[in-house]
Amino acid sequence: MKKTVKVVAAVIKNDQDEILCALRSPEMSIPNMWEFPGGKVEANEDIYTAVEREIEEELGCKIKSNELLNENTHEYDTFIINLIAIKATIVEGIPVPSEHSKLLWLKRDNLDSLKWAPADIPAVEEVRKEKV
Ligand SMILES: Nc1nc2c([nH]c(=O)n2[C@H]2C[C@H](O)[C@@H](COP(=O)(O)OP(=O)(O)OP(=O)(O)O)O2)c(=O)[nH]1
Repeated sequence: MKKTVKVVAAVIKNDQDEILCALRSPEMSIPNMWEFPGGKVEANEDIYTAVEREIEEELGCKIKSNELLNENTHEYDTFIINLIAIKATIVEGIPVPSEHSKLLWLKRDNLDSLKWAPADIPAVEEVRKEKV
């Protein structure tokens, strides 16, 4: 039976109304695909704490997680992901990639120009539909 992993991802918006996109490196699982940065939720951790922790670990900045944007379950070849996308803003520091190959701030209308991890497609659609 495939394992189900619970993953939180931050949809971070800046003052120019751009969204932070992160390119998974060739060494990561689901390589060379774009995602909203984040990671696995630990046992007994709430999703908002998890996403703030993951961003600090991966990008070295502090975010404030706001409301839930989208939740999607997607079946990959080797596991099932429960991807929880949470809206956030940066409250301290600048995001610097440590594991990702690249970070990119994109206008929401340009989001579909990237090759997204398949599990992220519903969240990307949700962001594109949003006006504010
Ligand atoms: N972070 C993140 N992972 C995603 C997204 N979409 C998607 O399919 N994934 C997949 C890729 C990975 O297989 C898994 C998350 O694992 P990860 O490697 O980023 O998380 P982690 O840092 O907690 O994992 P680990 O290396 O400590 O095991 O979910 C997304 O938007 N953000």
